[in-house]
Amino acid sequence: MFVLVNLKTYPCDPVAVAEAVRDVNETTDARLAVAPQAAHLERVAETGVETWAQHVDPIDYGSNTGHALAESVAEAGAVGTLINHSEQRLKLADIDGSVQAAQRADLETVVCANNPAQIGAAAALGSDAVAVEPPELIGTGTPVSQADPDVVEDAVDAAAGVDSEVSVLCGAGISTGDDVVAAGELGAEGVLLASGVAKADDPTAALEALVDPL
Ligand SMILES: O=C[C@H](O)COP(=O)(O)O
Repeated sequence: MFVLVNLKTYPCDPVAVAEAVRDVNETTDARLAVAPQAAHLERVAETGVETWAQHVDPIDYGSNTGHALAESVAEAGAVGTLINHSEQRLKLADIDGSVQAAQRADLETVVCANNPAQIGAAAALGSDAVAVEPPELIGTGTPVSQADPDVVEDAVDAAAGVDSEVSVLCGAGISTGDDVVAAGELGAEGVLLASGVAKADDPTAALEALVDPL
């Protein structure tokens, strides 16, 4: 299972969480990575943890003030990027452009989507993976695998119907090892989570509990 920890803009210590992710990654067969804010990418990557960006824009070098250039994200140490997170939504054409920008910079891609219908569209854009996240469950602590398991199974079917090479992650409310196991049983190859680790008093303990049953 791929466990991608998104730090969003939570007021956690990104380096401390990155070190926790790095260390717990050494103890498990699961693949763990962390997605800090853009301003923290370099410091996080220096810990040796697998580092992802939270977003890249559909742009190339040039006149693009305030945008996230895929090449700069990669130079800062990111090896992958989220695209179209529910909190950073893009138009379809811009999702496509961001996927192409990420691929130009050799970044792995996870395109997020709200529901299985959008997952089908996202899977058609050539990303490495897609992540289904019902927005209403984000940050609730109620896992999508429990509250709406059909969403995960339907997303897996939708992605497979378009491109069997695209793996499917699920996210929203995932905070325990049981949640990760349930996601896997529904066909997801990974989970995207945030508050369960970024807001935990002890991120290492939270991560250990997440991967313990895997
Ligand atoms: O990127 C992560 C997702 O939005 C899930 O967030 P959450 O784990 O706080 O529900």
